[in-house]
Amino acid sequence: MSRLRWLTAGESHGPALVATLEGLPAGVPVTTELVADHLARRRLGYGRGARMKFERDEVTFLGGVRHGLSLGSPVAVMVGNTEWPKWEKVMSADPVDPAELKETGRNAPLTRPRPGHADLAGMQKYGFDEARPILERASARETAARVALGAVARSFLKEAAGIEIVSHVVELAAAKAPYGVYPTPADVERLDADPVRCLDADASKAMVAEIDQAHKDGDTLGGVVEVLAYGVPVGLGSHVHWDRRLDARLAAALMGIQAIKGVEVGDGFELARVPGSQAHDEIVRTGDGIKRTSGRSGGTEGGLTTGELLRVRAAMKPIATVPRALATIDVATGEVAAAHHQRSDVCAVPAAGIVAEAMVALVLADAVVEKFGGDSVTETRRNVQSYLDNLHIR
Ligand SMILES: Cc1cc2nc3c(=O)[nH]c(=O)nc-3n(C[C@H](O)[C@H](O)[C@H](O)COP(=O)(O)O)c2cc1C
Ligand SMILES: C=C(O[C@@H]1CC(C(=O)O)=C[C@@H](OP(=O)(O)O)[C@H]1O)C(=O)O
Repeated sequence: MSRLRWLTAGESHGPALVATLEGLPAGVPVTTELVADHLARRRLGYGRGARMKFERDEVTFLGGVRHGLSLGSPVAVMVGNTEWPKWEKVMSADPVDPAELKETGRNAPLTRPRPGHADLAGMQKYGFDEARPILERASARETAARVALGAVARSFLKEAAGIEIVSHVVELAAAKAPYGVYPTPADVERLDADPVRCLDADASKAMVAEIDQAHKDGDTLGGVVEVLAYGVPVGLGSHVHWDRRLDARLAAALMGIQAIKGVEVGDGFELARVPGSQAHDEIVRTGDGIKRTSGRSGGTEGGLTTGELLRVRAAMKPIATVPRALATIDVATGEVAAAHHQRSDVCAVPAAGIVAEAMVALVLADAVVEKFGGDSVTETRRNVQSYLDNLHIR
């Protein structure tokens, strides 16, 4: 059972993030530009903070790719933090003279842990007296590394199986997009051009208004993103064991994104509120073969993909660094205090959608490699085609 493995490393204000992807077949089209384009999509979205404007993501492949194609060897990609020169001393791997550190003006100990972040529990668990060593890695800056790998994974999916992934924002605080409107790959340009990555013009306006109001109030917002995968073949994942279920793997991957607090597959929680006669997707025969009359299951049954549209949702909590700072204690003095706040996003839901696309791409790429194998993407494609051509029930 061949599987993809991936890892990221790097701190928010370190020199760079790095990511590796092992198990990718050879011959997948991959370029620096492809990755940079997806990283640029992650920086979009109304409500993001100052850092998104002045920092650039610098992409360098360190291994696994030659002349625009994957080699079958581990892919290693680096995303440089252009903020690094300002943090070189504060985040230096080697010891730094305390006087030099003081000169940076950036090294005051962060002793007022921010509620909603890993700060306090991380300090307690890892034995630090201040939050910097925790928040640097807990920061969602790390999602840039995942999006870089996601760009590679989605190129593999398209080439091997014709799978394409789209996401959109369906809820932002109280503003909601109409239910049941699913953007297709043809809508991606329009989505990326919308300030909140929502197709419905009225809902988009309402979402922008929510962010403007939160900004005025010194507050922050969350929301819900939906990821759709088109062209997923029947039979990825399996019913035979809990950790092989594709729905479980998708849920874990989405839950692993910073600030995601809930995941739904298909209609998810809504299914618990309706009778069985209105909860499932009936099977019919059409001119094109076997189809479903609805898409409530989100394209998985029993942990297996059904061959229908794959649809998952992720709920993001509001940004935890609230400008009107939340109450905390100063761990140095034990006194009541206001949590640290320098700058922050008001809302990062549109960006979370791009990260969710990357996680879905990695999970699906893993499942495709697992089921179809192949040392080259041509071999994987042949295996996918042969499987589909030979399905005994069609
Ligand atoms: C794309 C993205 C951007 C984020 N930007 C911020 C931010 O600017 N400020 C902040 O406090 N939290 C931000 N977060 C969320 C924090 O990283 C998150 O609240 C923190 O990791 C704790 O959440 P958890 O308990 O779910 O891990 C962002 C999350 C994502 C996915
Ligand atoms: C840098 C990114 O997001 C950051 C995620 C983040 C957090 O606490 O998660 C806090 C902010 O960083 P800083 O504290 O340096 O202003 C965001 O800008 C990024 O997405 O590239």
